[in-house]
Amino acid sequence: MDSTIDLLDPSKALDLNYIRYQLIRLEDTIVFTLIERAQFPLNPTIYTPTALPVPDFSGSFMDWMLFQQESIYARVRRYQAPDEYPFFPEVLTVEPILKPLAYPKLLHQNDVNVNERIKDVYVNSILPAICRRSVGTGDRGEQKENYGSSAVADVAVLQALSRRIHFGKFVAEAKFREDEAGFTRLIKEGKGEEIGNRITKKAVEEEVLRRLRYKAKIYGRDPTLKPDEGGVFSEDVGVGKIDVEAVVKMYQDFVIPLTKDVEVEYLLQRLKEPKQEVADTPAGVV
Ligand SMILES: O=C(O)C(=O)C[C@]1(C(=O)O)C=C[C@@H](O)C=C1
Repeated sequence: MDSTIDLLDPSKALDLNYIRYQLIRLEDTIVFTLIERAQFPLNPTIYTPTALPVPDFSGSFMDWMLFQQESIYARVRRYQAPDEYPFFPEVLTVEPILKPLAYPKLLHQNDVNVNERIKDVYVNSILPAICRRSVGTGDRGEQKENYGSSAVADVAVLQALSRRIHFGKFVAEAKFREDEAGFTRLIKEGKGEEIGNRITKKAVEEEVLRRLRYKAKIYGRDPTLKPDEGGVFSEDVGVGKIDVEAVVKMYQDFVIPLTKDVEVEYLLQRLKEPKQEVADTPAGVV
C-alpha cells in the first residue's frame, strides 16, 4: 500500500498548492467515511476497554480492530510512506512483505504523532455529534451485528483524519522553505504561539469550511431524488445522510486546530540536529 500522493517527487510534495490540493482530496475521503459510520448508532460498548472482551488484548473492541488492521497495513509498507502514521507504533516493527520504496528526504527528522489526541476527540466528541441526529447515541447490542461494521467504519475515518492532520508536516516544511529566516528566528526563540500565528491563513480556513459544508450536503444526498424528495437541492436539512453542521464543526474545532498543532510541533523540531542520516522515518522509530 503506497501513498496515493506523489511523495516520490520533491518538487510536487513541497509545493503548497499541490499539498492543499491533497488536503481537498482528503476532505472527500473524510466525508464519505463519516457517512458510512453515521449509518450506525454510537455503540459506546465498542469504545469501552474490556466491555466486549477480545482475546489477548486489554483495550477496547475498536482499538483491537484498529491494531489488527494496522498490523496488516504495516506488512504492505503503509507506514513507510512519510504521510502515514500508525495509531499503534508497535506495528512499525512488522516486516513488510513488499520491498521498501525510495522516498526522497522531504521532511526534517521529527517524532510528531498526534494520533492519541485524534482518537480521543474522535471517540469523545466527533462520533457523539455525528451519530446524534442520524441514528442516535445508543447501543444496539451485540446481537444486532453493528459492532463490527461500526468499528470497520471507525478505522477508515481515523486513518483518513490522521493522514489529513499529519499532512500538516508537509505544509509546515513548505512554509518554512518560503521564509526560512523568519521561521528560524522564531524557532530559535521557542516562540510557539508566534509560529502558530504565522502559519495561520484565515482566508484558507474559511474556504475549507465553505467547501466542506457544500460537500457534506451534496455527498450526503441521493443524487437521483428530486428536491421535494430530499435530493441534492432540497432545502430540508433533516434529510441528508450526515449532519452537515456537525461535519463543519468537526473541522473547525478539531481537524484544522490539530493540523496547526502538527505544523507548530514540527517546526519547533525543524532545527534540531538529526539523530542519523536516514530517509524519512515514520514517527516513533527515529
Ligand atoms: O493551507 C494551509 O496553509 C494550512 O496550514 C492548512 C490549514 C488547514 O488545516 O486547512 C491550517 C492552517 C491554516 O490557517 C489554513 C489551513
